[in-house]
Amino acid sequence: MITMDDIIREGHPTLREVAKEVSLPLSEEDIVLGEEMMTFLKNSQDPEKAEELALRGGVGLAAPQLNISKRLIAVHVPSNDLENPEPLLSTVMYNPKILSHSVQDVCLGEGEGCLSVDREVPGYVVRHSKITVSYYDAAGEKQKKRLKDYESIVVQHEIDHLNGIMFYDHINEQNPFALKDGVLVIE
Ligand SMILES: OCN(O)CCCc1ccccc1
Ligand code: NI
Repeated sequence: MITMDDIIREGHPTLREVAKEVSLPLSEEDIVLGEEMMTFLKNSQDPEKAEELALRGGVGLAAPQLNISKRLIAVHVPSNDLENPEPLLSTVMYNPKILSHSVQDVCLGEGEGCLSVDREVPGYVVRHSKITVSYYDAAGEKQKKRLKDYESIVVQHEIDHLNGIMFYDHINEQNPFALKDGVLVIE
């Protein structure tokens, strides 16, 4: 079972590598890895489990964060509506690829964090508002999803990890809260 001890932290060279594509058909090893990454996310969002296992809450995880330089990510974005507890997005993505994106950019008003970064790094992380992403699912089926806002931000954060990019690489060093015209701030 994955715990925080398995997550490498900034400074580890693997976080700056470009990860390798996963070979298809998916190996049992890669399928199990995806399942374990999803279980970690669900545990990290469960108050009891998170406390018991000392997990930081996470909505996404990329294999390089486990020192596994492969192009696979897991995302589990919980619902923000008590009426409808279905998660907004919950999937493992193998070889995800952003096919297209909006001209419109967004950022989270509260900035971003990362399970591989044990410090606050304030500032706006400007990303595409909408993306169309293709990927292979755990059944080896090719999928295509159009994502917007928070889900889009999370998937972009994870795909960045596959390319050796950390969220703070996007923050304006001179003025971390500088915003170009038209960038939407999501609170
Ligand atoms: O790479 C996963 N991760 O470090 C956990 C946090 C993910 C995340 C946090 C804020 C905005 C988008 C994504
Ligand atoms: Ni991260």
